[in-house]
This record gives sequence, structure tokens and C-alpha cells, in this order.
Amino acid sequence: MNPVLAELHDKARAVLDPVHYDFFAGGVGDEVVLAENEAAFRRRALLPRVLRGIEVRQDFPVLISPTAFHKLAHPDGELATARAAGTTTLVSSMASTVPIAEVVAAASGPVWFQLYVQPDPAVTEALVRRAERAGCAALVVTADSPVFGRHRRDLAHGFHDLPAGLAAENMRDLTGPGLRTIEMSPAVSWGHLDRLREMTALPLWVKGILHPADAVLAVEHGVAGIVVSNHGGRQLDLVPAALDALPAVADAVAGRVPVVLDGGVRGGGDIAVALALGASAVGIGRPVLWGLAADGEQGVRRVLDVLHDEFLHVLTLCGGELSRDVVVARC
Ligand SMILES: Cc1cc2nc3c(=O)[nH]c(=O)nc-3n(C[C@H](O)[C@H](O)[C@H](O)COP(=O)(O)O)c2cc1C
Ligand SMILES: CCCCC(=O)C(=O)O
Repeated sequence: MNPVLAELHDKARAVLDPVHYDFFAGGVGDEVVLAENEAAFRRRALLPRVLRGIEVRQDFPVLISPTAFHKLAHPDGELATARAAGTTTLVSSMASTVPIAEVVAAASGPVWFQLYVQPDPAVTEALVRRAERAGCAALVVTADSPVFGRHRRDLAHGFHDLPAGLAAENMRDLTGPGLRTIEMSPAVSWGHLDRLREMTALPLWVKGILHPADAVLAVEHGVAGIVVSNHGGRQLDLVPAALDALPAVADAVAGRVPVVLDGGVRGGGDIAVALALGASAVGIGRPVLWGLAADGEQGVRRVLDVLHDEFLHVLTLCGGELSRDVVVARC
């Protein structure tokens, strides 16, 4: 792991309420997948090409993955994350503790809105309109959550709700009192995705694809892009590491839409490996939360800066271009 990210993680662990730290850090079940997401990168080595005479000039292929409840990490919450994002795309969770319009207003780069399709179509449509009005540049539908993941750390702490004063602000005036604000529903299907495409002109991404056949379906249903993700090991503790699922999905998609990988990216070398295995960019989840908890806007900026710097360094050492053949197993 990049040492700056490790330092920010340590600081976040020290400053956060342990219950909130565990909400951010934890995974589902025995946390096998949580560990595997990072371990999968350690199982790969890069086989650099040399003497290619290429000076690296490349956009930073990173998005901020959607994570809920940033005010649990820092009082400025998603406002700090948005300010720190700069030109990096921020995928803002529907479960943000700042309303999406304020997140977009604080950002200088693109903000995408992550959506859990709600059982009540009127609530889903209201959220889409809210994202459109706010000026979001895309919708990201999370597909891997037909039910809430069972996070043992949260269950052990009895952590079920936000502390007084914090709320999932995008839901505030949409769901009646006494309702659990955000619902997950196993009834959500490709038909819902089709209806969303008809409902809005915003590009529609789908997040949480692992099976190549679902990647093909997603392309057939007209998505603008796919996020290969196991939700950071927070949904089903039996799935492969996100990185291990990437090559087959990239093959199935065959360049028709961009494929983003998230889960376990903890350094510039990890970004290079994911790109070589078929990703067009990676998403970063927890490291952003650690930066935010440790040092607010500055902390998030540091996370993005060190990843950018390290990625360019690794890319230069790899001869400037990444393809499948530069990744080998580390035996
Ligand atoms: C605390 C936390 C909250 C999350 N909230 C959401 C969310 O609201 N919507 C969503 O689609 N994914 C959510 N995720 C999953 C992330 O978008 C992403 O897939 C995952 O964190 C990537 O793995 P990483 O943390 O190893 O980088 C959450 C993850 C964490 C750790
Ligand atoms: C309703 C909040 C969902 C957050 C989430 O997706 C996660 O904690 O993984």
C-alpha cells in the first residue's frame, strides 16, 4: 500500500468513533472478499517494456466511488470531498449527508449520482430529477444490492442508524416519517434500467457487475459504462476479488463501453494493473474516507495526489503503455 494512504488510514482509525470506523472499514460475513480485493493485486506482477521512448502524458484514470455518510467521517462531509475532487469525477452516493445540489455546487469537476432504484417508482423518479436539476453528469445504478449486506461489525455494535443531526439528505422530503429512508429491493430488474433510460437523457452506468453475461446484458440495455465491483466486499462474501472478475468482463464488453474497476485499489501500481487487465479507470472507496476523516478536504486531496503521482511513476517505469501481456502471476 502507498505509505501516505497507510498513514491517513492510521490517522482515520485514531480519530474516528470506533463504531463509525468499523462501518467504513468493514465488510460482509467473514470479510474474506474484503481482504481478497487487496490481496488480488499482490498476486500480480508487472512485466515492463523498456526502451520505448515514451514520455507519459495521461489523464488520471480515477473516479471517487460512491460511499455513504461522509459526515460520519468529517463535519464538512461530502462538501469537503467535492472540493478536493478537482477534475476527478466524484460519484456521489444517494446516501450522502449533504444534498446532491450542494455537492455539485461545491465541486469543480463532474459529479455523477449513484442510485439504488427504490421500490416506489415516484421516489426513484424524484431522485433522478433531483440529480438532473443539480447538474449531475451521469447516473450510476448500483446493481449488487438486492438486500442490505450483513456487516458483522455493524451488527455487533448495534449500528443501524445515523446519529441525531445527520440524515440521508437526498431522501429527506421524499419518504414519509418512520420509513427506513433508503430501501434495497430484490424486485429491481433490467426493466427498471430500461425505464430509467427512457426517463432521463443522463448517461446511465451500472455498478456491481461481476458476471460477464451481465456485462453483455448491460451493454444490450444501453448502458454508458460498467463498474466491475463487489461493493468493496460488503454484499456477498463468496464472490471473487473484483480484480479477478475484471478480465472476463472486459473481454465480454470488448471495448463497446468503458469498464471501471473498484475494490482494493491502494496505490498507483494497482491502478496500472487494473488498466492492463482491461479497465479504463478505477474507483477508489475507502482511501477517500480515510483522507476525509484524517484531514478533511486536504486529506482527500492528498489521497488523489499521491495516487496520481505514483500511477504516473509506475506507468513510466512500464514503458508508458499498459496491455494484458504486461501483467503476470506473482508465483
Ligand atoms: C462505507 C462505505 C459506504 C458505501 N456506500 C455505497 C453507496 O452508498 N453506494 C454504492 O453504490 N456503493 C457504496 N459503497 C461501495 C463503494 O462504492 C465501492 O464499491 C467500494 O468501496 C470499493 O472498494 P474500496 O473501498 O476497496 O476502494 C460503499 C463502500 C463503503 C466502504
Ligand atoms: C443506505 C446506505 C447504503 C450504503 C452502502 O452501500 C454500504 O454501506 O455499502
